[in-house]
Amino acid sequence: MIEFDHVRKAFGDHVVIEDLSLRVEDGEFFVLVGPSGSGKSTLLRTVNRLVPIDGGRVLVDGQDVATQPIEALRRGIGYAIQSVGLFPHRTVAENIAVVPRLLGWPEAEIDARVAELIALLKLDEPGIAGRYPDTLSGGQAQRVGVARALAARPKIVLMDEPFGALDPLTRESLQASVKQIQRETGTTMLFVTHDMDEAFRLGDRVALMLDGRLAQVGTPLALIRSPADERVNEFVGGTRAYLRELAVRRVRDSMRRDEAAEGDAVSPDATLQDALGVMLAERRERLPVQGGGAILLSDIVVRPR
Ligand SMILES: Nc1ncnc2c1ncn2[C@@H]1O[C@H](COP(=O)(O)OP(=O)(O)OP(=O)(O)O)[C@@H](O)[C@H]1O
Repeated sequence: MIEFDHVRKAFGDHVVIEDLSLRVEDGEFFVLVGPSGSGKSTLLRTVNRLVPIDGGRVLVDGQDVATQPIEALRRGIGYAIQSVGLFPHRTVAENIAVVPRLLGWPEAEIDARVAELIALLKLDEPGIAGRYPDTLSGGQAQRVGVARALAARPKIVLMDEPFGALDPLTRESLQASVKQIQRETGTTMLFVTHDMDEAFRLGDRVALMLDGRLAQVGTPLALIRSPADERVNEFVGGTRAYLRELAVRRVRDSMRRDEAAEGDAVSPDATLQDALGVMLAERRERLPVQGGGAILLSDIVVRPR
C-alpha cells in the first residue's frame, strides 16, 4: 500500500503539489493522469524519495519513507521511466539482473529470473540476452527497462510514462504485457501518463491531476460517466467519452447468452471497441462469443443506463 498524507511540494515559490492525500491499495493498478506540468512525476518520485517533500508524509506499507534507509527503500520498489536509463556497457541480461545482484541472489536464481523475464516480456529474439542496449529497438529497450523494474519481484512498481516514446502498436503490446504481469503477480502499480486512453486501458482506478491537485479519483467508468466537474469532463473527452467507454467495457458484460451468430468468435474479455472494430471490418451486426452467446451491434451502440 502507498499512502500520500497531506503531501506538499514546492520548487522555490512554485507550489507543485498542494495538500494531496491519496491511498493506493495493495495489488491495485493505479494511474495518475493529467496534462504536462500537473505534478504527476513529482508525486510519483516522492515514493522512492527521488523528490523530497516539504510537508505531509508518504507511507509505504504503513512506514514513512523518510525514515527508511534510502538504498533499501529503492531496492524494494521497481522503477521504470520513459528514457529507460539502461547501462550502456552492460548486456540485456546484466541490466535486468542489476537489483537481484545487489540483493545478493544466488547466480542460478538470477539466471532463471532473467530467462523468465525475457520470455514474459516477449524479448524472445535469439541471443538478445547477450546484446548491448545500443543494438536494441526502442520497443525492445523499453521492455528491458520494464523487466529490470520487475526483476526482484518488488511488491510496488512505479512507472513514469514508460511507453511515451513508442509507436502505437508497440505501445499497445507493452501495455497488454504489463497489465497481464501486474494481474498475475498482484503487484501494486503506480503508473504516470498524460494519455487518457492509456490511463483508462490500464487503470483499476485513475486519478486525474490538474495543477497539483486531484481533480477526481475513481474507476475509468466512474470518471467517464460521472465527471466531478466541467474541467474533468473536458479532459475525459466530452463527446469522445462515449468512445472511451467502449474501450473500457467488456463483451462479457453486454453480450446475450441465449443468442448465437456465425463466424469467428470474439473473446468475452475483448472490449466493446474491439468487437465494434470486427463488426465494421467484416460488415456484420452480430458476432459469436467464445464459450457461447453473441454480441450484437445494437447493444453496443445503444448507450445503456
Ligand atoms: N527539479 C525541479 N526544479 C524546479 N521545478 C521543477 C522540478 N521538477 C519539476 N518541476 C516543476 O514542477 C511542475 C510539475 O512537474 P512534473 O514533472 O511533476 O509534471 P508532470 O505532470 O509529470 O508533467 P510531464 O508529463 O510534462 O512530466 C512543473 O512546472 C515543473 O517545471
